[in-house]
Amino acid sequence: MEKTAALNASFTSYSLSFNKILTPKNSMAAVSFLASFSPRIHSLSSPFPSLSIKPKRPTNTFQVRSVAAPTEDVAGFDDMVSGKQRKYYMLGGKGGVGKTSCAASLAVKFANNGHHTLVVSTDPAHSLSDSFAQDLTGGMLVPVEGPDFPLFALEINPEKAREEFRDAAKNNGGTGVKDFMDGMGLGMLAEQLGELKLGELLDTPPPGLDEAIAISKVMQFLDSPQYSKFTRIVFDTAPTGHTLRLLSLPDFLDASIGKILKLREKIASATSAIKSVFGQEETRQNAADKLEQLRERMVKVRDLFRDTDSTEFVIVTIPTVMAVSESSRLRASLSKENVPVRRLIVNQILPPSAFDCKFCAVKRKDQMRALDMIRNDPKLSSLKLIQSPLVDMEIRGVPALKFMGDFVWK
Ligand SMILES: Nc1ncnc2c1ncn2[C@@H]1O[C@H](COP(=O)(O)OP(=O)(O)OP(=O)(O)O)[C@@H](O)[C@H]1O
Repeated sequence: MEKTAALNASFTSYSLSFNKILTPKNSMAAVSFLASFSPRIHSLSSPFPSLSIKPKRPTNTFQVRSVAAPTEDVAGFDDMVSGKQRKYYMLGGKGGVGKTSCAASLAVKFANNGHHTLVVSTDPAHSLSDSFAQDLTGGMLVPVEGPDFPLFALEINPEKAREEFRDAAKNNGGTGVKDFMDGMGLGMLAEQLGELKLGELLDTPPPGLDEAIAISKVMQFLDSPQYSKFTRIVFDTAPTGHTLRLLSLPDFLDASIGKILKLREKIASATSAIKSVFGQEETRQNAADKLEQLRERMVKVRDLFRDTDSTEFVIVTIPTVMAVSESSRLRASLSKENVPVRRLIVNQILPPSAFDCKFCAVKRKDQMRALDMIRNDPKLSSLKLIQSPLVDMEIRGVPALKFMGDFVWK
């Protein structure tokens, strides 16, 4: 606790303000920052001194083209925080770009602005615990220490959630029918019937199913009275590919269920011997019901992702050509699926520096190119651009997240 208080005190003594968006000569667009930090932050050690954030006095080699005033409400946080109705924010993007840090910092900021906030992760690697520097594991609500207002975290292990689901399906007739048919020498049909088993579907889940089951579990929780107090729910979602597959899952499950029902009809009319096997009708029906239930929950998750009144997907990226290209594809897919997207965070932008070393100069040029791409990409340029600098410390623990939240969520 003492350590947290000390960290809090030192972080609140920092001030950060962005200056203008800068443009190098002859470049279509470029973004840079002007950060004014107290000398205390400057003295934080960095393995790359030129990456350290310089104290006030801005110096840069770029021509200034004023795009954003320092006091501008860049992220539109006032809009995000207003209203007491429940809102969901899903943060997603390529692996390692800073999704968890951005999600956790948003959750801290919502909580400090008076919202009962829940931050959820469905990542088995437990990034939230690392980000908050607290043990938040266990699949239950855990209070986060530090913010002014109640902030809770929930880490769901998607594999474990699938296991639970699979066991339930098994108890409802998973392998029972197959064993029974094997015993009757109906191996061939047993194989076909194998396709009716939800348990087996879950043994080899399609990509995205784990994440979907985890999110649907969260949705179940959210319907319970214990969770009714939460007015802001922030999701730290899985990397891009999984998010996209998750959105197409209800269609996949529709197809699976269709296949199951068709097969059942086929077998039902096959032989009278099979009819006796259908003495197991009830258990098979339970397995199909379970699958149908799963499909319904997936549809609920899909609907939540599409609800423009309550939900927003925030894309997080970094200024590299690869990450921007992936973000553009993500934005296109989300649009196709009618998922509301309004904001794009470009994280880890090099802060301005009076003297760039060779490495930093090259890096900066690369970043400028990537930022140009964003401005020239019709899918991305229409989004609110939130610029977040690369800082010379690890964003870890509530004070650091508060610090990050104050410059990202303005
Ligand atoms: N602006 C920043 N400046 C400096 N370090 C940062 C910044 N943003 C994130 N980091 C650091 O980068 C690392 C990865 O961040 P984070 O875990 O938030 O990414 P992620 O996209 O959630 O990763 P994953 O996809 O693996 O879950 C962390 O060590 C974090 O502290």
